Amino acid sequence: MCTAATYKTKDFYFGRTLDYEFSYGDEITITPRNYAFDFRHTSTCSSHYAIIGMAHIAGNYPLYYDAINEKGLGMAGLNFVGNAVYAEPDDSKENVAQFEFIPYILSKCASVSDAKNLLAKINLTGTPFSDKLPTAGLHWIIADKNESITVESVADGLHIYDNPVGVLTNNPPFETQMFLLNNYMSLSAKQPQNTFANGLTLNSYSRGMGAIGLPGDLSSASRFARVAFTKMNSISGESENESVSQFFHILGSVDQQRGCCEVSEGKYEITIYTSCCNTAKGIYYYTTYNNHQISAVDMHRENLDGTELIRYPLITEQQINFQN
Ligand SMILES: C[C@H](CCC(=O)NCCS(=O)(=O)O)[C@H]1CC[C@H]2[C@@H]3[C@H](O)C[C@@H]4C[C@H](O)CC[C@]4(C)[C@H]3C[C@H](O)[C@]12C
Repeated sequence: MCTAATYKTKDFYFGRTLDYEFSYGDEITITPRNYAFDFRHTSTCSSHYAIIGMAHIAGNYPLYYDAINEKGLGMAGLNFVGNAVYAEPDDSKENVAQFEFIPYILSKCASVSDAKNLLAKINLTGTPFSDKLPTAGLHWIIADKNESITVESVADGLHIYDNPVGVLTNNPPFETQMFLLNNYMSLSAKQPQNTFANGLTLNSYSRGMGAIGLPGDLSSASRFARVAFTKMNSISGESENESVSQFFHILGSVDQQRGCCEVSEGKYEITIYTSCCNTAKGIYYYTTYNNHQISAVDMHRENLDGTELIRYPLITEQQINFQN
């Protein structure tokens, strides 16, 4: 399971949890403006917006899971297994392979509005990256400081949905996730009023009772409702530290602890990493399962006019700050 979320204070923040039972070998990867993207079906793109995000690098190609570009646009891919269906190449459209969808959008679009225009021309294909890295069944969230959308490629074609909550998890499809939020419309961050029945006295005996009924399990639909409630009720200061801290608290509401979600005998899904990008400043903050100290890579501290990928391995060892 995975969860992506957006959050706005003075700046706009975009990030995700990557939940899985193993890691592909992930690195914070900066693609500078002059790295040549050799797109599989279209022409090579050798000058584009710079990108920073989490990727598995295969043969010098950045296979991004989530990223932002220097214009403040963010995009993340989350599992959509069983529902994702990709098209065959179609000569009348711009064919984009599923594994290059994030770099394709982020290299060319400065906003969600640009992305919507480009998506109208795109045919998303199931072309695999290689035999070893076959096609992944995903759906995507694309967001900037003004709006978010969800992109799903299913049996009847490519669907683009406005995403008014700015969150995404996994199955079921996005429209169903949004519909299921109706079940939680009576939840509140405030203490509840007694509307149970006339003539029966009921009292609030604990703080937090306004959200009784918010699901606590790790299913995708439950994480969708929980993170939507947390994000939409979130309050924080506007400073960078307060915003980043609050963002990690939002995604912390759907953190997956080893042992609670068994995917096969003795194998457990965990939150491998959690990311938070300041889309205005081009900073990629992250924590990992064993390192809750926030680490960061700032794209603007690099030469963004270069041609080679810039790679930072994840810091996975925790430094405990002993005070005595
Ligand atoms: C496994 C990841 C998704 C995690 C997730 O959504 N978990 C939920 C599990 S479940 O639904 O609840 O079962 C996805 C997100 C991005 C994916 C990667 C990116 O799409 C980039 C390439 C794409 C290649 O086709 C396959 C390897 C790969 C390197 C992908 C491996 C894997 O499918 C990743 C890492």
